[in-house]
Amino acid sequence: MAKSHTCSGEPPVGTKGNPSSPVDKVNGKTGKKKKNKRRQRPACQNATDSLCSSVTVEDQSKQTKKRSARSKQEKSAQQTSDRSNREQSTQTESPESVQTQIETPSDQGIHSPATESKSTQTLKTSFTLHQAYWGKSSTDDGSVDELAPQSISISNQLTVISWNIDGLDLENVYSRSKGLLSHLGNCKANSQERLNQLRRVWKWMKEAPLDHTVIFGGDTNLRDWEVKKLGGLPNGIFDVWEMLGEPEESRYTWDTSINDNKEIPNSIRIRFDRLFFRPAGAQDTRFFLGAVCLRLPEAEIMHTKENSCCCSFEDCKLTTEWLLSRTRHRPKIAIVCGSGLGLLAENASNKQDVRYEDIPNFPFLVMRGVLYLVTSKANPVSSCKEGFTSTRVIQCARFGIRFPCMSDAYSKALRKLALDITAELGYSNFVREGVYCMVSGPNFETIAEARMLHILGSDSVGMSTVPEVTVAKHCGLSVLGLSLITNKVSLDYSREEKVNHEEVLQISKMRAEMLQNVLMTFIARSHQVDPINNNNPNAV
Ligand SMILES: O=P(O)(O)O[C@@H]1C[C@H](O)[C@@H](CO)O1
Ligand SMILES: Nc1nc2[nH]cnc2c(=O)[nH]1
Repeated sequence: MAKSHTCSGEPPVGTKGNPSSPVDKVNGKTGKKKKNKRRQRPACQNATDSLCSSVTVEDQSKQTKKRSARSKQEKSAQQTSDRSNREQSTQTESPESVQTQIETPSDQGIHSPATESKSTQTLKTSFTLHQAYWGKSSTDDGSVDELAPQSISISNQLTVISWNIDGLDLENVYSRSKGLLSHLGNCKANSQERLNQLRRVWKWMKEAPLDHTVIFGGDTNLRDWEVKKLGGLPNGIFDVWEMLGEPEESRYTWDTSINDNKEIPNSIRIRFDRLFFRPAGAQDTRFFLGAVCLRLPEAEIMHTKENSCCCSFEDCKLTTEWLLSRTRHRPKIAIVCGSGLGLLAENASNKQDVRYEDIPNFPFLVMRGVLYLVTSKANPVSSCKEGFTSTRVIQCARFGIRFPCMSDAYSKALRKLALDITAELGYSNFVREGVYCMVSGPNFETIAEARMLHILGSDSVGMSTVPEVTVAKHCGLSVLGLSLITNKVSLDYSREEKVNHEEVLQISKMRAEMLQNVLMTFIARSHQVDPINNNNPNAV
C-alpha cells in the first residue's frame, strides 16, 4: 500500500490512460490554507478520472437522447463528460441490475504458476455482476469492448476492476479468488455517495458464492467514522489492515506529513486505501462447523430445543452462514470430540468458541463432551419433527447425493495414515481396527443386546459417531473414525462388574493425551494422502 494517497500514485493495473500528476494540479492553484486543504481532493479526482471511473450517475433522459445520435467519437466524448458528473451521484438500484466495467485476465494462463502475475493479462470488457462472480466474459472472443451497450444504457455505474489473484487459492482455481478494485467517490462532501457505494460493494461481497474468496480494495476515500455510520463492517467481511493487527506504521495511506506532496500545509493523515476480505467457506465442512473448535459446556445437559429440530436445507444454510460470519477460520477438517475428549478443544490454539445455544436452528441435546446431532432418546425421529437425523438429512438431495454409498464411509487412505502414525508414535499395542456399532442409548446394553451385537459382528459399541459419519459422508467429506475403548461390554450374566459413565470418562481422560498426539500428527499430515474435502457437486 502506498504511503501517500493512491490518487496521486500509480494507476491500478490494466486501467487505461495515464494520470496527470495531481501534484502539478495542486501546484497550479494558490490560496488560503483552508482552501488548499479542500483543493487537494479535486486534484485527486482529476487523477482518478483518468484512471478509472468511480461511480457514474447519468441523467437517463440525457443519455437516451445522446445515445440515439452518437457516433463512435461522440461515445468517447460522452464517457469523458460522464466522468465529470460522477461525484454528484446517488443510487439505490439493486446490485443485480448494476453493470460493471471490469478488467479481467483472459482465460489463458489460468493454470500458470502462482509466481507469474496474471495482473498484466487484462482485458477490458463488461460484465454483469453475476458474470463477474462466475468469471465469464461477455466478450468471449477476447475482443476489447470499450463501451459495451449495457454499460451506457443504465443510469448508475460503479466501475470495478476484477482480477484473479494468483496463488491465493492453493488449488489455483480461477473462479475462487476474485479481486474487485474500485475507486469510491471522493471528497468530504461526497460522503453520502461514498456510503451508498460502499453499501453496494459490501452487498456484492456478501452475496458472492460461498466458495469464492472476494477481496475488494482500492482508494476508498473512507473515513473511519463513515464505516461506523454504516454500523461497522458487516459480519463475514474483514478489513485486511485490522486482520493484520492494525500495524501503526501502515495505518495511514494518505499522510501529508511524509508524502512528497509538499503543497499541503497541514498534516493530514487518513486511511483512504483499504482492502476488504470476504473469505470463502470450505464447502464440505459447512454442516460440521458447529462441531469445530467448540468449547464443551460445563453443564451436564446444556440445552434442549424442544420442537425446534427444524433442519430444512435453508435452515442449515442460515446456520452455516451465521457461523461463517463469526469466524475467519475456514476449516478443512472437522473433529467431533467424543466423551471426555474436550481436552482436545481446550488445547487448541487460535480458537474461537461458539456456544451451542447461540447457533440459530441448531437442534441438539448436549451432554458433557458430546455433540449429538441426533436428539435421540427412545424415539429419535418422532422427537425430532423434521429431524436432523442422518436419515432425514440424506433425504434432502441438496446436501449431497440422494442415496450415498456407505461402503467406503471410512476412508482407506486416512485409516492407513492413522495406523502409520500410531505405529510411529509407539502406540501400536493399543490400536485395533474393527467394526464399530452405534446404538442410540442413552443406556448401556443389556447382556442379551450385547450378545446380539457380538453375533452380528460388532467389535465395539458406542452411542455416537455413526450419525456424524453418515452426514459427513453425505456431504462429501473423507472420514476417519477413532474410538477409544473405555470399558468391557459384558456378554456374561454371571459377571458382577457393571459399566458406568464415570469409568468411561476416567479412561477417556487417561488416554486423552495419547489421542491428542495421534490427532495432531494426523492433521499435520492428512493432506498427503487424500483430499479431505471431496468437493460436493451439489453443495450450494
Ligand atoms: O459415543 P460414546 O460411546 O462416546 O458416548 C456415550 C455417551 C456417554 O458420553 C458415554 C457413556 O459413558 O458414552
Ligand atoms: N452403547 C455403549 N456406549 C458406550 N460408550 C462407552 N461405553 C459404552 C458401552 O459400553 N456401550
